[in-house]
Amino acid sequence: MQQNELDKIFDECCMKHGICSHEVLRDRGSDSSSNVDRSKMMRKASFKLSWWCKGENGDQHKHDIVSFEKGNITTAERSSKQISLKWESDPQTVLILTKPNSVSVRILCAQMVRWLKEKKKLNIYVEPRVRAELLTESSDFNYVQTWKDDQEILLLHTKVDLVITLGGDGTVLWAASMFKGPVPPIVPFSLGSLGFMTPFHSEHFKECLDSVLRGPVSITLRHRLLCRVIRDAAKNEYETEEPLLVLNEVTIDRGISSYLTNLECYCDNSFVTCVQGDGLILSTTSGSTAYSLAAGGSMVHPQVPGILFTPICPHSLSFRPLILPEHVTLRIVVPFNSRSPAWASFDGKDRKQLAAGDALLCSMAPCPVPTACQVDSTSDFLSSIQDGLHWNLRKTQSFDGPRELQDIIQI
Ligand SMILES: NC(=O)c1ccc[n+]([C@@H]2O[C@H](COP(=O)([O-])OP(=O)(O)OC[C@H]3O[C@@H](n4cnc5c(N)ncnc54)[C@H](O)[C@@H]3O)[C@@H](O)[C@H]2O)c1
Ligand SMILES: Nc1ncnc2c1ncn2[C@@H]1O[C@H](COP(=O)(O)OP(=O)(O)OP(=O)(O)O)[C@@H](O)[C@H]1O
Repeated sequence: MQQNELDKIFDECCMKHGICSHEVLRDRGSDSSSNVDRSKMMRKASFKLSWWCKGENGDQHKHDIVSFEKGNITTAERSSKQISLKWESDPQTVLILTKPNSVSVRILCAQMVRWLKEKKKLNIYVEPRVRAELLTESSDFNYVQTWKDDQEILLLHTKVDLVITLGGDGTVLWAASMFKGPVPPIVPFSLGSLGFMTPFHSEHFKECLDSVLRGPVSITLRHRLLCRVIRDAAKNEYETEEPLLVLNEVTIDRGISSYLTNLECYCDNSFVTCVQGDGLILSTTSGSTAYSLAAGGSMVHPQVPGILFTPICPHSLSFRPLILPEHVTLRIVVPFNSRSPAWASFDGKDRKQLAAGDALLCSMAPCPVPTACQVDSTSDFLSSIQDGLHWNLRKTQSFDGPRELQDIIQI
């Protein structure tokens, strides 16, 4: 396709309704690990996201704005709507990410790769470890592509139309962490013990993938938090380390110290509180069913845009968890008079020490993680808390006593 044709598609589509993805790249790089003809143009599939709700024309994207027309304040109806992804061109390239050290995942991965290549004619990327495992099984897997270094990982989002995860929630977190910017749609298959973010069953992978590749598919847009550590915050506000993105939460805790944490918390420029206890969890709504839940935070539908502020074992009787709006920036400071440093960890990994004077800034990240739904965002969320946590499971009360006279007359 010529560049001017592509520009035309972009102008006609992307600038109008919905959120579109149109990207084309010419990749002439030589890759010794693949026998695919790399001189041919690799074209990223385009898709369109729109809001829909039952009984409505789903093609229209309604902007999430508050209207102040003629002195009346109204809000666009958006909370009842589900996001739907429609492919505008066929997906061509999938990335399969797998939990390590699992025989069942390894077997399933080989079956899936074969099926996607032979029946769906797709280009397939896997991690270098997985490619090596597949080649040990059979040299037929030579067509499977991979990358050599971190620089190539940074470009994956320009090549991959769809990411498939085989594992538990940890594998979805792993997949999200590979994309520092835009994230392709993720289809998470459940091969773990809990699986809050993994609604697809691996036994039916062919039917599931058939349906996702055909589209339309319901999507949960999972918000992420952007976290920046500022060293010696009072001295140099702008000298920050590489920012980190989290899909579940950032935790600031006392680490191995036996002292209480002493964390000064600010929301934009307002002082919130001082956390004296084991620590603090700043969680996304997707993470609300993970560590934050264990620390007494509320469970929140993943599509609700907000930041959960959940203390861990606060040494106070009145410290209840909060949920703050999406637009705020939180600033957690270890004061100079703190008895010990604090430790920040990001989705349970990448532990960093925060010395007295250091701060952590946290705000909503611009690029969410789109995960495909089995049914829709709400049904999947409710199924996960019911099946995963047995939420509010209780034997139903029975009644076998004498009825009131009125009930008997009505019958
Ligand atoms: N006390 C706790 O509950 C506790 C303590 C530490 C870490 N964690 C959680 O573990 C996460 C890291 O997960 P991992 O798989 O890499 O480590 P892991 O292998 O230690 O598993 C942690 C457990 O948390 C579950 N989990 C992860 N994300 C979830 C989510 N969004 N909703 C519901 N459950 C979820 C996983 O299914 C798994 O059962 C952290 O982000 C943190 O939320 C929880
Ligand atoms: N592709 C990967 N490469 C390296 N580590 C990974 C990868 N995928 C997952 N992990 C790590 O492996 C661990 C286990 O993964 P995961 O949570 O998906 O499986 P699980 O523990 O069996 O599931 P569950 O937690 O639901 O029982 C996690 O700590 C995760 O970060």
